[in-house]
Amino acid sequence: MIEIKNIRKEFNGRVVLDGISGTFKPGNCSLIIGGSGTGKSVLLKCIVGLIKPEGGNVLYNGRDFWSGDKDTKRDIRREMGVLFQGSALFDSKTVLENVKFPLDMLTDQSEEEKMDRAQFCLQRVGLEKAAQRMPSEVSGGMKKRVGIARAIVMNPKYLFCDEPNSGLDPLTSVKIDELIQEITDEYQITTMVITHDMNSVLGIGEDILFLHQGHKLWEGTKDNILDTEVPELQEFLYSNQLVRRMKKSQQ
Ligand SMILES: Nc1ncnc2c1ncn2[C@@H]1O[C@H](COP(=O)(O)OP(=O)(O)OP(=O)(O)O)[C@@H](O)[C@H]1O
Repeated sequence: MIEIKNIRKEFNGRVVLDGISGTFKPGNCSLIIGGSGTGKSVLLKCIVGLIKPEGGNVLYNGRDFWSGDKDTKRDIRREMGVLFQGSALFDSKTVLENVKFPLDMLTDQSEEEKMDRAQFCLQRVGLEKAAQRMPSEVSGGMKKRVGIARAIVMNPKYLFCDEPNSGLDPLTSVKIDELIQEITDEYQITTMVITHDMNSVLGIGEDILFLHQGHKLWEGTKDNILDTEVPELQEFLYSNQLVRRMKKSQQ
């Protein structure tokens, strides 16, 4: 479980996160949604330990990341998997080598063990046949799958996905969402996903946190989001034609 309490971040005196709190549970896919520039990426960076907030706590199963010592931070980092925006694969490494990379860097496993684990993860995302291809030789959706395989290769307790659907067609997006949800459930990972994809919101939004100008304005699930009375969230949702139509057909 991840708990964030009162996260506050400012840049040069400008507050970009103002007292954000929330609880994220194992086996759940929690979405952070909101318009551009509302603080989603900064919040994620504060949670994964890339940006230090000015105030607040980030607790991983009760361990406070920011006030923890070097060993605590290292231990927590080892339990994280991250799917970066744009997948962030190494162009000069094969798909398999990309997936194996965290094991090469962070473990002293034998080559055979690392290969077995990397191949297992590639198989889990349905890419075993692409193991020897280069990233430039696979599609955008496949790159995301490689990114997911790499993110889970260390068997993480916590999985962070920054806009996993960006640049994908709607069908591939849904498949990526389903894969993230399946893996979350199968390994009981605490997963957080940043998105502004409405299909994801309505498809996998078991827990949704809506940010607006650095504030958390709403929290709920895909089942009650369309009933929101928060004007900023309504505006965000109903800028999407499909959602407008869904709401109309409900009435
Ligand atoms: N390193 C930084 N220095 C100064 N300001 C920053 C920095 N990083 C982010 N910001 C500012 O913080 C605010 C929130 O940015 P953030 O990247 O979290 O938005 P976002 O919600 O993820 O947007 P998008 O959906 O467009 O990616 C923005 O106004 C941004 O300009």
